[in-house]
Amino acid sequence: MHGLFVTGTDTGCGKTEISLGLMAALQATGESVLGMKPVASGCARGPDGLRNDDAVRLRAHGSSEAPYGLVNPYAFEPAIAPHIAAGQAGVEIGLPTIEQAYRALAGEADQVVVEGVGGWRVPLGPQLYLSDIPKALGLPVILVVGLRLGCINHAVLTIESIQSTGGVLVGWVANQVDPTMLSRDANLATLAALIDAPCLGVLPWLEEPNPSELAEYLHPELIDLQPRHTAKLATTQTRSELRSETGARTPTRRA
Ligand SMILES: Nc1ncnc2c1ncn2[C@@H]1O[C@H](COP(=O)(O)OP(=O)(O)OP(=O)(O)O)[C@@H](O)[C@H]1O
Ligand SMILES: C[C@H](N)[C@H](N)CCCCCC(=O)O
Ligand SMILES: [Mg+2]
Repeated sequence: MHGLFVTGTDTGCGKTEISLGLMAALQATGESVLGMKPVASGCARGPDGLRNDDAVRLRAHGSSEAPYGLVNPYAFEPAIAPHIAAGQAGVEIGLPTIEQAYRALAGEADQVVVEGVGGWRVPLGPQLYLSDIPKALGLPVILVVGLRLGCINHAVLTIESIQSTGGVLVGWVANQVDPTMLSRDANLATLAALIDAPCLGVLPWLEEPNPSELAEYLHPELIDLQPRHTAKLATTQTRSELRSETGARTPTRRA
């Protein structure tokens, strides 16, 4: 395994925090790790050009200092959907540039943790989606589920889309972005029953999340790259286990 692609159920679900946590967890095993944010919207203009907070943090926590332009080859100022920001800037986002930057980073570290932008099917241009990046880079996918009301639907839709677009889901992380979420454990049980990939960690709401604390909750060693974990949603059998665990009822099929 030379890298991971971190996607999420939505923007703001915790992809950056979990990416930083995974980087720290991998570094703790002795591996050298670099972070990457291929496309970022929401950047500040400084003396060296546009800088995105996620990319700056991923770069700062890398095992060595990578050039900013490799960590974040596409940076756009407004915090809006990236294909709109690219259109406004007159830029066409292209996979070759991203692949070149990724290969350069991969040559400098054992692992590259690549954070997406928004969710799995964010458009990047007229013919390009975020979901094309992990495929082009040959990277397995980690799904961050931002624990809040509505996340079950978002997780199932995202996994169905990962499957149908040829992505390889090798693990998921539950991240409590809503500290007041009710029935958190029942939600977790539902997610665990529906997602046929290992849960790499359950992150509580943390007052001030930092990479080394996040790493304590994460278990990248559970990632299973065997083909049997290919982002399948739960089978009928696991769905019935789910019903018995949570008391949930599924609608009876009408003839
Ligand atoms: N477990 C947590 N405990 C407390 N705060 C969290 C936790 N996870 C994420 N946050 C906070 O929630 C906000 C969104 O998280 P984050 O920036 O990682 O999301 P994201 O998915 O990377 O968003 P984007 O789509 O903008 O890249 C941040 O302020 C972050 O610090
Ligand atoms: C600016 C924000 N923090 C993200 N970087 C961009 C999220 C794009 C979401 C696009 C969409 O799905 O509508
Ligand atoms: Mg982020």
